[in-house]
Amino acid sequence: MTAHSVRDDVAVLVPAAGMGVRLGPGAPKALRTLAGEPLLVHAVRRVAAAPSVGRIVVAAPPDDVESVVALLRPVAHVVVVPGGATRQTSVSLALDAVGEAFPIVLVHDAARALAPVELIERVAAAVRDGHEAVVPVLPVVDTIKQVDADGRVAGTVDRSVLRSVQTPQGFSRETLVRAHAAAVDEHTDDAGMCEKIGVAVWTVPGDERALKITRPLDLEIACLLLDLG
Ligand SMILES: Nc1ccn([C@@H]2O[C@H](COP(=O)(O)OP(=O)(O)OP(=O)(O)O)[C@@H](O)[C@H]2O)c(=O)n1
Ligand SMILES: C[C@](O)(CO)[C@H](O)COP(=O)(O)O
Repeated sequence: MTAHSVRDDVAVLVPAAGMGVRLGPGAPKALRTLAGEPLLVHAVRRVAAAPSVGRIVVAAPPDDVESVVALLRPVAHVVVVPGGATRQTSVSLALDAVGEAFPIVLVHDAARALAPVELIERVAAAVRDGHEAVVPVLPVVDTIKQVDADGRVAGTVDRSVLRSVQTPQGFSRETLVRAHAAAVDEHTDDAGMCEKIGVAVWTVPGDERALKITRPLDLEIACLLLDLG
């Protein structure tokens, strides 16, 4: 068994192979720029600055592996693998490249390019404390309605029990490997795959800066957040 200090017991997987359809036409989303730098560079720079992180694996758009390697060379030491057709496949392919040396694995969207170091460390610490699966969450601020197929409101959901879930999500490596091996359906996040195999998922406070850049307005908001420092 390998001994780890708190500085290097965490591997972070960064799925970055999505096309960014909701952002509109252009390059794959992780390669689109925010304040002159690709989203992926912003994301990896922050991950690499987290003291716990000893390995980073990026799942790149398959046609862009070489350019992603070149792009990230000055940013951090990173392993780059070709991603897959879905986020779940991209995460699985990145997970295959981690090996057994890291007991904690975080999965972090390139699209959450401004997730701060404190958030990465908070999630890692909760896994280190013994939680097998950890998600950062924020309260839901809007009233949520259930709506039927013809647009009629069917009810109002009790939002006090709801949370928005962010990344990075953290796992014991063994749990994440088991969840991916067992998956038969597509899941929108890795914690969902853990829930499916009966693993308890713990929550920690999320961070507004970890917003997922999904639609054009999100890029504008991210730009303002960068300006605020
Ligand atoms: N086949 C895929 C699809 C998504 N992702 C990654 O998963 C993260 C979260 O996905 P999302 O924000 O939904 O990105 P896209 O799939 O690119 O967005 P869209 O659905 O608008 O195309 C992103 O960092 C994205 O690059 C991935 O690695 N491989
Ligand atoms: C993993 C995730 O970021 C958690 O909020 C999210 O589910 C990914 O979203 P997608 O649009 O389904 O890829």
